[in-house]
Amino acid sequence: MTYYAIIVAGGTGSRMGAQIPKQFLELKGLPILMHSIKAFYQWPLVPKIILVMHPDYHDHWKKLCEEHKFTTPHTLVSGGKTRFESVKNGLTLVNTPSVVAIHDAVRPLISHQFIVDLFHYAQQHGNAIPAVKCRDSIRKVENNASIALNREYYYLVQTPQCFSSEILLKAYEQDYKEEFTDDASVIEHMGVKILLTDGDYKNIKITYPEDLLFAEAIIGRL
Ligand SMILES: Nc1ccn([C@@H]2O[C@H](COP(=O)(O)OP(=O)(O)OP(=O)(O)O)[C@@H](O)[C@H]2O)c(=O)n1
Ligand SMILES: C[C@](O)(CO)[C@H](O)COP(=O)(O)O
Repeated sequence: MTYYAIIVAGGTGSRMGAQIPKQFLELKGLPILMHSIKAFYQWPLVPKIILVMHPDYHDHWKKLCEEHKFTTPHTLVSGGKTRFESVKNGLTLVNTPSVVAIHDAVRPLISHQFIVDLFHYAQQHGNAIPAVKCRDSIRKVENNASIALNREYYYLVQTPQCFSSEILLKAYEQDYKEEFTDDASVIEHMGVKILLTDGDYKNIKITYPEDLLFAEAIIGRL
């Protein structure tokens, strides 16, 4: 079986508010993005890595690779205006049959074993979507009022999300919709049942400056 990892790094990091997109910020001496790629490119399951990035940053990335002697094999593809478009661009390099993981470049705190388990689950069942149970109380706010919801029903969804290539390639032929906030929502729109698997609370997405502080604390203990 062929395995692919599409690492999406085409965003601008507007909520982080840094000088450069957050995927290039350093975490424990390495750009965040390199941690994510390194977690994928390991034995026993070595996927082909497709890195999606805005063309304006390709030269910057190449320089960073030289600076950090980063030699992990990967193919660079241009990012799009939305995450959906970036994933779609990455999918142009995917041959079928295969199993494809799609991962946010800015979730660097994953282990290779976590990735392997997701690939194997998707290979057997068609998709594998990691999610963690909501730990806080949760309220819905509407018309200036809030009501308590039963948190037993709510999960927070992570990446990498893994799929058999046939389903994924077909799903990404659909027109973009705003509610496509992840890849699971894209295949679900086609009527495919989403299979949730165990996520990892440490697998945070670096979105705001404080997330970088949490990541530094966690990576120091991994
Ligand atoms: N056009 C886009 C937008 C997002 N992403 C990627 O999708 C992942 C999750 O997106 P998010 O955390 O929202 O990143 P940004 O879009 O960069 O952040 P912001 O919304 O704050 O601008 C990131 O790895 C980001 O680089 C992408 O590849 N192409
Ligand atoms: C794909 C994702 O990380 C799953 O939790 C998330 O939906 C990305 O969201 P964002 O709006 O791009 O921050």
